Amino acid sequence: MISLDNVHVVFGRGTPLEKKALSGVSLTIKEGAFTTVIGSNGAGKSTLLGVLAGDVIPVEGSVRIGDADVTKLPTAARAGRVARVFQDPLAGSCGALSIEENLALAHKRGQRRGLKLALSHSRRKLFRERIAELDLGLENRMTDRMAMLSGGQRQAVSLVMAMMAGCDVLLLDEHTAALDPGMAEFVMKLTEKIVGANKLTTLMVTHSMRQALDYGNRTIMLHGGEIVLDVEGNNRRNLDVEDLIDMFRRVRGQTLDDDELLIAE
Ligand SMILES: Nc1ncnc2c1ncn2[C@@H]1O[C@H](COP(=O)(O)OP(=O)(O)OP(=O)(O)O)[C@@H](O)[C@H]1O
Repeated sequence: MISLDNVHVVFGRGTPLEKKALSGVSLTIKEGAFTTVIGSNGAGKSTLLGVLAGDVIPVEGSVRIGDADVTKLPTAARAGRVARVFQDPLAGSCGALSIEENLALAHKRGQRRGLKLALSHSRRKLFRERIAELDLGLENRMTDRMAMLSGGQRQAVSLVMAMMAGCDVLLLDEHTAALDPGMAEFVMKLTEKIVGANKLTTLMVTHSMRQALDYGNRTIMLHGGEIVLDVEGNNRRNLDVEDLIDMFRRVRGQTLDDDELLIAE
């Protein structure tokens, strides 16, 4: 279970550029739930994921993952528990290292033993098997540098890497936004499979209203650093994209006409 209690995040505190990114967010997410997170530009979505990943520390409030209070725990101390995949396929892996070296690094994240040991024969075999499951033929390119892969291939490998460290919370920050529609769908299906098979508690930020409703079992909408909508179960199943946009208008009392970042499909 994840729980945030009255979380406030302020960037540039005490400076002329001070910005409140989260304003008293309280949220409880059941273990194994898949929550989609939507909201307009600057709403606080990435900040919310940052608070869970540990690279943003709240100025007030508490964050719990499972039994542990992780509010002030740095990112490295959450490795093995929390994994994150970013929008930029270049962000989550090292382009200069091979596929298997990236997997070895992910596998050893948060542990002390070196890369050499991680690339033993049995590890190589394990990595190859995991990559073969993607069905992209990458198991025959294990020594290719990550930089040689397409964006979609890198995101698929990033998901495998996220699992390598044995996480139970998966944070997806618009991880399909930079991909072509076909590859985005492939990565989403893969995401669903990995999340289901590993019973991961997942938060996925997306600008696609369609994706927000098609995947997962709960949707929250942020605006101005606050949760303005939280739907699940039948309430969510009965929604379509238009309802979601209408609901946003109603809750916030404003139009979305000029908000190009809220994409319907
Ligand atoms: N490191 C930072 N320093 C200063 N301000 C920041 C920082 N990170 C985020 N912000 C500000 O905090 C607010 C929330 O940002 P955040 O990135 O969480 O929004 P978002 O909902 O993910 O937006 P987008 O959809 O555009 O990615 C924004 O006003 C943003 O400019």
